Amino acid sequence: MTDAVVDAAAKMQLADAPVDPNAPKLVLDEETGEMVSKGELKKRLAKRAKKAIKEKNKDDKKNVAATTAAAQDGATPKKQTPKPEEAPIDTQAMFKQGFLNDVYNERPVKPVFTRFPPEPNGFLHIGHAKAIAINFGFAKYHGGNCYLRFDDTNPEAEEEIYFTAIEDTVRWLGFTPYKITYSSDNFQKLYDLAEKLIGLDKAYVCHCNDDEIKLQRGGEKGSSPRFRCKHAEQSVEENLQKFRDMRDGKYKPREAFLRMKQDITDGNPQMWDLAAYRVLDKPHHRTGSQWKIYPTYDFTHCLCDSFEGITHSLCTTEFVLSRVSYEWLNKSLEVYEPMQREYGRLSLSGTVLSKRKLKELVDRKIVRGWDDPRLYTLIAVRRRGVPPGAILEFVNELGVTTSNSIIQIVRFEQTIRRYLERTVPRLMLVLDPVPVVIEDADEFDGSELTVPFSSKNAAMGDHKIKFTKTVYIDRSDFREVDSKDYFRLAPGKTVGLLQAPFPIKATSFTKDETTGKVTEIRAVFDRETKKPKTFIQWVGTDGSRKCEVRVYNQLFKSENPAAAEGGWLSDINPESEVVYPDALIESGFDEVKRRAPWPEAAGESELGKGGPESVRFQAMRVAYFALDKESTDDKIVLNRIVSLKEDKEKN
Ligand SMILES: Nc1ncnc2c1ncn2[C@@H]1O[C@H](COP(=O)(O)OP(=O)(O)OP(=O)(O)O)[C@@H](O)[C@H]1O
Ligand SMILES: NC(=O)CC[C@H](N)C(=O)O
Repeated sequence: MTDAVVDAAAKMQLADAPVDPNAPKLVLDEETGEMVSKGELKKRLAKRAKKAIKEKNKDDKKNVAATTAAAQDGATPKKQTPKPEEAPIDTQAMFKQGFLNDVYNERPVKPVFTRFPPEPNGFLHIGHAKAIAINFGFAKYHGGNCYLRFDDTNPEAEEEIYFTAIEDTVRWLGFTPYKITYSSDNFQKLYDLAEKLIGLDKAYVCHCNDDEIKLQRGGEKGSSPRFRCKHAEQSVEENLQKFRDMRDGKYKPREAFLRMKQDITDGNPQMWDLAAYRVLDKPHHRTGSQWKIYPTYDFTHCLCDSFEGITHSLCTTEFVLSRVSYEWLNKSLEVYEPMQREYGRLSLSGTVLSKRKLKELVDRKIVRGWDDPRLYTLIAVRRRGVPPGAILEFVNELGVTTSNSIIQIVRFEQTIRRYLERTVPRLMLVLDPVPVVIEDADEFDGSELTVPFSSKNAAMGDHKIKFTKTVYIDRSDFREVDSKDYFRLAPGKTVGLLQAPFPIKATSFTKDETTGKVTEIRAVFDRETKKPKTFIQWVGTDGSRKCEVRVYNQLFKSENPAAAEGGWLSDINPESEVVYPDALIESGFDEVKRRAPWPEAAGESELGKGGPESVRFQAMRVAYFALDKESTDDKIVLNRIVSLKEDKEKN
């Protein structure tokens, strides 16, 4: 055979199948981040298991006393964290059993109507994802519908951008509002009902100030007897006149307000003659300067629920006491009565969610904006590349009860990781590239390799990449001085290159004497070693592209930034964003981008409709990544969604 024929044969073989049919099926050693054969991994795991048992026996002895004490205190033992390989959970489980099933059974009607009622005064955060999943999911599960209702009764805090962002987020999570409504659409109807309430002698216009009201409600510690002020004695006519005067701008803010005549003797403070209307001389973004009075949450919410025929009004447990006034008002006005029930809030530890704190981080430029991938607003979580389906799975996994839950970020990340593991393609990426010249690779230079996008899911298909005589590997995969317990590349040592024709053995390297950094490695194919202990990823010189990679770690050092010495701002992790400006991604990236969204599910299903963040992939041995919105045709910017494994940063 001539050289040219050898060449062609070699190339064909490469394009058609993995080069070495005997090549071991590779799996990730999560402990070291190395790709190794199944056999090698088995050996390693057995060794580690032995070690772990030894350690555990030691620990058990130490911990026995402590555990017994904790059990006596009623503490729940630490739950085992689910393994990434576990089967996906039933995404409707939370509606089939437990709290939400009970809620439905209390009022087993059809069709179900629910609502998600955010105040448009900020961006939604991860906690709201639970509210969205519950309200939209509950209606959907029972074949009903959910409204997106903007609870816009406070013109002081509301802004246009929030309306758009909130609606976008709901749709991104995969839900379609039955209708988009605004509490403010009902201002006239609400006003008329307020007059009706006055007519029923169940509301009065009060002129008391804050101190007087406090006293009426039992004083400083609630220890003095509660009583009603003299305004409660006014006649219906007088109240009606005064209320109309409020409406007509005859009172300044705080000079008068409408109070519901509930039950001041009741043990529940939500029955102590709550405010129904206040004077506020502020234009409203929808009703302009039409109104000088605005209804309160307590007056508005239950009535809007009633107008919309909400069957199950689901909210968080801080509204438990409000349920009584909610029911009282609808009953008093003899309107349709929805049923309010309350579930526990979801919070994340190790971060901040309050609008004030987020604003401070943005204003001080500690983060890149409200959607900085290190934050837990839903626009940030989205930009980071977390798929909507993973968020819904997370909410489902936690389940819904009446208890508030504070969840660690690592727990959220576990769900994301598991979700991505089964749904996104794999590519090779090198964060900090060093060239390796394979001296005897001329015959394979420029040859095509066919590489599957996933070793687990054949349906993802495959793509072609070019093998080249010079390849880039990660700086961390080479050591100048070899040692016995090191299994990657070093002078005289052999390592496998994922999908490549043969393993390579380093022969020499050069260094930049000023920086001390390795600038080039020379190597040769090791055609003898059929099964190298370890495989590493690489990127060829043909078709690969430079990219900026942003690796995100937790924004705060501690689990409770609020308690940090020196205040929450001194708890910022200086390593929360690590940028690799010269990373290289293999050519398969173009196809991954073209075929996005990955996965084709949950809100991003229409091809091409997902934003850049829907271009998701696993960079083998590195982490999961998504394309950042700052990417352009000329510059790829990638965000790390999550690491491949909890905690352990790759060396
Ligand atoms: N952390 C949370 N977990 C679950 N549901 C939440 C959470 N925060 C808000 N919700 C629910 O989302 C819906 C809309 O919330 P809205 O924006 O009006 O709430 P909020 O309590 O003002 O939120 P914030 O936490 O921004 O102050 C409400 O029904 C509310 O009960
Ligand atoms: N009942 C509810 O769900 C409360 C919604 C309301 N927008 C709030 O202040 O949180």
